[in-house]
Amino acid sequence: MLYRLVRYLLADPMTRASLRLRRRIRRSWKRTARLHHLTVTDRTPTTAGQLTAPNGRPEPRVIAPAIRTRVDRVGVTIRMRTLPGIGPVELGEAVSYLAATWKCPRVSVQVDKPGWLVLRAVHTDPLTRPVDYTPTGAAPTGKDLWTWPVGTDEYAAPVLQPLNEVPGMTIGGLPGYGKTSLINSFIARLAPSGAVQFAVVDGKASAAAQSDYTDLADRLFRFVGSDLEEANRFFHEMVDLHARRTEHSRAMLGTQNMWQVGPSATWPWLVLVIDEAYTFFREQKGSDPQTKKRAALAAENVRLVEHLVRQGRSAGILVILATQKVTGDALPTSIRDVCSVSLSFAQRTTDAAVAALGEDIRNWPDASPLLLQDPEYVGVASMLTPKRVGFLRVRTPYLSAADAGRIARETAHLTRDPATLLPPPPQGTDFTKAA
Ligand SMILES: Nc1ncnc2c1ncn2[C@@H]1O[C@H](COP(=O)(O)OP(=O)(O)OP(=O)(O)O)[C@@H](O)[C@H]1O
Repeated sequence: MLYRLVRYLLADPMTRASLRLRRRIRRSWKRTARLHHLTVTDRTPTTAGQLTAPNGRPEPRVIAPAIRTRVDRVGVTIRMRTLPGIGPVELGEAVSYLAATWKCPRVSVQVDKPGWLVLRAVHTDPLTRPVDYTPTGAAPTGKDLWTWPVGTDEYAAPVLQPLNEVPGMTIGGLPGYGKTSLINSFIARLAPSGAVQFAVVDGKASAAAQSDYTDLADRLFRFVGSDLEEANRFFHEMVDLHARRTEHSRAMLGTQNMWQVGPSATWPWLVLVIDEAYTFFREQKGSDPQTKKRAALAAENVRLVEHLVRQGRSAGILVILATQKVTGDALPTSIRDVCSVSLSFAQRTTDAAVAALGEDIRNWPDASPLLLQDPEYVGVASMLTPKRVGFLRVRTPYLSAADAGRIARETAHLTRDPATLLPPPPQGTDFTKAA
């Protein structure tokens, strides 16, 4: 008792709230479990029961799952033994009632090792609390380089997304909900590593100075604005670069797949960001020569970018496509469907949510981006993660323009055009015809 009292008095207000929540959970667990049908009835009499029962027939025993609890600043983690007929499905159905009983905004359930489940009860909603990101300027190395800390989930646990072997990623969401900020912080985290080079094609701005990426401009080996022809030339260059990398990879890396050896300063991971992607792919309607020319460029852009997403992974190319709507009219499905990581900030319609995250989002209404249409959820995205069943919502950290600028200035000397790191091509070669 004394230990608990001292611990409570020494704790900060957040941890105290967690300690109170734990007390509520533990004190009422047996009753709560019974009320929510999380108990089993054992009718087999024990020897002791037979000896002590007045007529030798003891009452059936009602058993609640054994629990162990651990407290942190945001809530309580409960490890629970499964019982016959009481597993993740039964707990999943009960979580909203448990949250109401324990008076906390959210309770989740996950499968731990066989025979154990983990419940997480939080007393504050971590999604509604903005988180700032201050890059340290230290270069991530090894696995850290390609393991992206996207943010924290609805239970304040870190969300890590491995990006090695990922060819493409889509980021959708209504304007002003955080797509560009997320990409900026993604670049700022990796910028101190010479093993990554970045290019941005921004459909919203005609020049870097007017773009949302202006603070990071010094760390981009190329910035291309909204001009369709200029973007088309750049996509040609990237397809050409991909072909040259494929040609030289065995000689330079000893393998056809860069991810077997990892990126390096001489063979950097190429991150190609295409923001407001629909600008470059949109179908153009009209029969005048100017429109026809634009239509041909847009169709070719689709073909070139699709080639990069389909084939660029082993050469070390990641394409990030950001657009407000990820529906087929804005982002061709031939490109969208080969992107293996998808995030969506707020969306206004179910069709847009399904286009951004796939049909399965209909089965997870709690995680739907439709529910993120609230200023409190600026910077919160829904995503599918490899380690969890279903979708989760992630609070992404916010990077200030000043920090982005500082990192870009400090790391500008690492910027290299990746084409210059390969042996020069023979005169007159045009690889893009093959694409
Ligand atoms: N993670 C975040 N946490 C808190 N606030 C954020 C976050 N991300 C963005 N914001 C706020 O939202 C504003 C708009 O963000 P951002 O420009 O990234 O949106 P967007 O989705 O790219 O919009 P658009 O489609 O118009 O480019 C930012 O200026 C910032 O004030």
